[in-house]
This record gives sequence, structure tokens and C-alpha cells, in this order.
Amino acid sequence: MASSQAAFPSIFSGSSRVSVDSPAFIGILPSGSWLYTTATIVLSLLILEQSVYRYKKRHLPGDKWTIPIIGKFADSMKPTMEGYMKQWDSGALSAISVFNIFIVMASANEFSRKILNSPTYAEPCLVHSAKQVMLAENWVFLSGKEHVEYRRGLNLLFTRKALGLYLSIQDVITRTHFAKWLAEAAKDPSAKPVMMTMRNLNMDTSLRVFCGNHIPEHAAKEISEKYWQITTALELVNFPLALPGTKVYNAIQARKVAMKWLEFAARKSKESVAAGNPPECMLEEWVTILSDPAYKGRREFSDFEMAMVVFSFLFASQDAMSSGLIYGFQHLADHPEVLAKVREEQERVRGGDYEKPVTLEMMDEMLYLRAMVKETLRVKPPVTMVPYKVKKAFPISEDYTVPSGSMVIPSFYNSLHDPGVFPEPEKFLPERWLDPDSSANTNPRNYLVFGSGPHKCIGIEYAIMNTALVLGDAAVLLNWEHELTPLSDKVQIIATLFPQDGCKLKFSSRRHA
Ligand code: HEM
Repeated sequence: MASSQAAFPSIFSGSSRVSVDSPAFIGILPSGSWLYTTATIVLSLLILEQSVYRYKKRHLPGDKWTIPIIGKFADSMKPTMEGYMKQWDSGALSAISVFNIFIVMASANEFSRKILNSPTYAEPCLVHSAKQVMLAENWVFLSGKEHVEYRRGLNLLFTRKALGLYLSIQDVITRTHFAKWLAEAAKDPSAKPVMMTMRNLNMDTSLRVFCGNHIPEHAAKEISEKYWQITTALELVNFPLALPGTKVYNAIQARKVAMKWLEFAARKSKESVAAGNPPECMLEEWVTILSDPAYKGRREFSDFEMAMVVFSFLFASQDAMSSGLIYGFQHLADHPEVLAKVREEQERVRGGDYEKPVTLEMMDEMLYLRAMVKETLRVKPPVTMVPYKVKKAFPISEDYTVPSGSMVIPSFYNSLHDPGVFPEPEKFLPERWLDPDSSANTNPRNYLVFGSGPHKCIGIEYAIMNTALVLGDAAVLLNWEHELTPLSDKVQIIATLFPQDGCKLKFSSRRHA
């Protein structure tokens, strides 16, 4: 039997290429004009494409027909919250197709959690460009036992002892940036979008926490500026070839710059620890742990391997942390009653001394601030979904099995805005986290801000601590006014969520008597 195979372009991670067999009758068409034959083949393929889509979709909500070849490509180029919400609200599971990749969107908590906790059936595949940008050999692409073991070693970088070390660095960097913001505001006091302001603060903090002073000032600036190229390449769909001028090509160049300096920092960290110095950053903490003869997980990590780990942390955190910070400032400005309570707590815990470095013990006492951070991340979760790839037919519900090779995308938004768990879900109410018996606290499974299962965010405590520290420092050291625009409450999606107007703030010093 004659059979020809047509492979449509793969848009995600290279490994989910969908192949469809053309029907055998194409090979035995009666002789006719070339045009007639071509038209028949094309028509057959288009009919087949629709049949495959409908066969996979079965009873799931979603378009009855998919747009030939490209499917919902246009929508995925310019994603909007409204578009996603429409999709999520169409059903607990719903179907779409983009470039013949069959995608199942999960909006219900039960299904989102099931995907994240079923490593036998599904594994993260991130966006199409992730492997090109992060390098395919990066640990985050490991799966199963190998992933669990590698990650166990990295958990040591987020112990309470390590977090204490990072906190002091974060405090210093935050105050330095505030001083710069105030100096700029003194020159021009008008409100300005803080998108880049927050991204720069966050990148500077990350680089100093991860690499200490092993990265010179000019290199930190270069990495921070170039990192935007990486963010803009994180679209669900990219041009498949990383040709010069494409977003992915630019992102790869940016990664090369960052990796060069991260490798340098790894080498310097090894030298510093070998010279007997106590750890002053994450890389040095890691080298110190590895050189302890009592440490059971000892193994060699090359400079390059360490740099890749640090790069994975930058990659996973830069956009999410910046989004969290921007919405933190915006929520506090728009809810003066909450800001007043944050200030009252800060003043109490700091005992009126605003120069005193913040310690972990002080952070432990800032319960209202922590509740506020949890709430801002709930109302505007920086990461609303994570694409996973189905490794083998996945019986996700009693009446539906996701076909192997498809993509499943657990969404977090509906879980975080479930009115049964978070009454008045759109409202910013930190108080809902203060009562241990509240439905928010008794349903921790709904709090999917950081995912769930084996790939759950490794930096949760670090992320909450840094967001809290920046907002706590800001509450006592700064005043800020939010210039509301018609776009302030509208969301734009650039890898993570941001206010469409970039959040226009006007900073001034909060002088203490
Ligand atoms: C507000 C800030 C952050 C948010 C909202 C966030 C959210 C997430 C989410 C949703 C995932 C995927 C979880 C899953 O698939 O179940 C993830 C994974 C990850 N995050 Fe975060 N994250 C944040 C900050 C950070 C920070 C600060 C770091 C590191 C310092 C970090 C490192 C990682 C890594 C390495 C992974 C992949 C883990 C794995 O595959 O084992 N994240 N994060």
C-alpha cells in the first residue's frame, strides 16, 4: 500500500512534532492534470487535518474546525487575558490547535494539579524557544529520577541559613536602587512607567545574590540590558529558525553574554572558597557545601555547569519577580488602607530604626507584609500557566484521554480566583491570609502561584522573601503615587503579567522625624 507522510512544522520544544499519514488512495489517483492532482492532495490533507483534530478533541469544548495549518497561531502571537479567560471559562478541559499541535487547556484546579503531579504522563516543555535559549543540557530539562536527584542538591541553596545570607545582600541592593530612584525623581518628579526600573532592581539583586561581587558593575549592566531580548523571545510560538535578526537569535546572543560572566563568577567563587573565605553569595555557598567532606551528595560541577544552574534561576525568576514587584507597588498605592497597615507593622518590627539591616528574624515577625505579598501574587499571578508535553496517552478524566504527543496547559488563574475558596476573588484582601481557618488557608491546593509537583518552583521562599523585603523597605523609606490611566487595570502578557501602562509611579522620600 502506497503511503506518503507529511510532517507539519513543530512549534514547541522540537520534540512534539506531529506527523500525519496521508491516505493511501492519493498514490492511486487516476491520471489527470497536474493541477487536479495537486488540488486533490491538498484537499485530502486538509480534510485529514480536520478529521485528526476532531478525533483528538472528541467532546471537549473548542472550535469545531481548526484553521488550516496555522490553527490559533494568530491568537498565540498576541495573547490577551480576555482571550485566555474565554478559553478557560469554556470548560474545565478545552481544546485548541496551533500548527497542528493539539493542545488541551486545563482550567479547573483538579485537572491542573493532576497534570503537574503526573510525571509519568506529562513533563514541562516550557515555550518553544526555551531549549535554544537555556541550552538543551540545562538541568531544568531533566525528568524523572535524574531531575529529582539533581534538584535535591540545589535545594541546599535555599536553606534558611542561605536565605539569611541572601537577605542582607537584597537589603543593601534595594536601598541603593531606592537612592537612585529618588535622585532621578528629584531631577524630574513626573510619574513614569516602572517596568524597566523594577526589572533592573530585580536583575541587580539576582546577580549580586547569585554571584556576589564577582561580576563587575559594567557586566551586570550589560546582562540586565540584554536580558530584555530573552524576555521578548519567550513567546509561545516563535519563528522556527534562529536566524540573525530573529528574537530567538537575539536571545541566544544575550544568553552567551550572561553565561560568559556567570562562568567567570563560578571560577572566582571556587578560588575564593579555596582561599578559605566564608561564603558571600549563592555560588560561594554552593562551593562551600560541595567542599565539605561530610556532604554526601559530593560531585564535581564544572564552571559551565554552575553557570547554567545560575542562568536557569535568572531565566525562571527575572520576569516573574519583576511582575510580582510591579503589582506589589501598584496594589499598595491603590489600597492606602493596606499600605498603612504594612507601615504600622514595619515601624513596630523595626523599632523605628530604618537604617538597621533587616534580618530573617525580623522578616518572621512581618506577618501582615507576608499576607500582603501572598495576596498580590494571587490577584495577579505572574505565571498564569505552564505548558506541559504529554509523553504517553494521559487518562486525565473519566471520559477523556489526552493523546500522546499533545500539549496540556494547566492554568493557575481559575484556581487562584475560585470564589468558593477566595470570596470576592478580584478584591485585594491580605486579611484573608491572616485567619488560619479561612478558606484561603484551608485550601492550600488552590494556591498554584508557584505550581505543584516535582517541578514546583524551587525559589518560593526566596521569591516571597525578596518581594516582601523590597515592599517593606519601600513602605518605610519611600512615598509613591500611582498615576491611574485607563490601562492601569488592563493586563499585558510579556512572558508574565504586567499592567498595560507599565505602572506609572512618582517616588519621593519618606523622611522620618
Ligand atoms: C514571584 C516569583 C516566582 C514565581 C511566580 C514563580 C513561579 C514558578 C512556576 C509556576 C514554576 C513552574 C512550576 C511547575 O511546573 O509546577 C516555577 C518553576 C521554577 N522556578 Fe519559579 N517562580 C518565581 C521565582 C523564582 C525564583 C526567585 C527562582 C530562583 C531563584 C525560581 C526558580 C525556578 C526554577 C528553577 C523552576 C523549575 C523547577 C524544576 O523544574 O524543578 N523561581 N516557578
